[in-house]
Amino acid sequence: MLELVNIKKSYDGVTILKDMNLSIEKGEIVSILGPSGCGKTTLLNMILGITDPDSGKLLFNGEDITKVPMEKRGFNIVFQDYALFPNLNVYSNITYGLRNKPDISTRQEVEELIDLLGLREHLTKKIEQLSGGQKQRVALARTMVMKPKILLLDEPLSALDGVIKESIKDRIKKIAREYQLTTIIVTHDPEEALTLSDKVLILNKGGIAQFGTPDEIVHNPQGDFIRQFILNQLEIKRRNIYSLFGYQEMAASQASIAC
Ligand SMILES: Nc1ncnc2c1ncn2[C@@H]1O[C@H](COP(=O)(O)OP(=O)(O)OP(=O)(O)O)[C@@H](O)[C@H]1O
Repeated sequence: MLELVNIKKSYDGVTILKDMNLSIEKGEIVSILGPSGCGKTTLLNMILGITDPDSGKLLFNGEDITKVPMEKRGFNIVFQDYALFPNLNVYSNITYGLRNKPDISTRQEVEELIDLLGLREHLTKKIEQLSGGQKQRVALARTMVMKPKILLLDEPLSALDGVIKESIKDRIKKIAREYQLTTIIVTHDPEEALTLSDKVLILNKGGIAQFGTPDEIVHNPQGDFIRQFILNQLEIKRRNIYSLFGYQEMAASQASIAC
């Protein structure tokens, strides 16, 4: 379990996170959602260990890791731009981290991940020959072979189109379930957060606006910010889709139920 206890962070006298308390269970997928500049990346970086809180504690399985440096925490991040090595092929990218730590994953475990992420047919390709979705899967595999204790994903789906997005979402869910891997995802997209995660953390004005399951957020939104920021965006999407397919009445009636 990962726990944040009274975490505070300011930059240049401006409070970014004012007093954050949060518990994330092992194996949970948690998305962090909120308006631009609300502190999502700051929080992710704090968990990763590259940003220090001003005060408060981070506990992992009961152990205080607040002062433990990033490389000793054993968490790992997949960045938005994938950060793959262009001069290496897919297989070498996936196994890169094992060069210095070959005992972390067995050959069989690497092979299983390659199949789970549907990368077998691409193993000898150069990175430049891959689509965005394929690069994302290579980045996930490369991180997963190192067996992170927590997987952090920074906007993992933002550069992908609809169909590929759904397939990567499924694979992220499969990995989290199969490996009981706690997965924390930063996103801007309420639909993505609510359809991908076990729980969604919504930040606003330095604090937690709501932390709950997608069902709780949709059916029991805590306050106007959640209604305006999250549900309204989804409602507009739903209305547009109903209108597009000619269900004008449904669009109008569903809209009035939700608002
Ligand atoms: N190293 C830093 N020094 C000073 N201010 C910073 C630093 N890092 C972040 N900030 C500020 O902290 C606030 C939160 O930034 P953060 O990147 O965490 O937000 P975010 O929610 O991830 O935003 P976005 O959705 O736009 O990526 C912003 O106002 C940002 O300008």
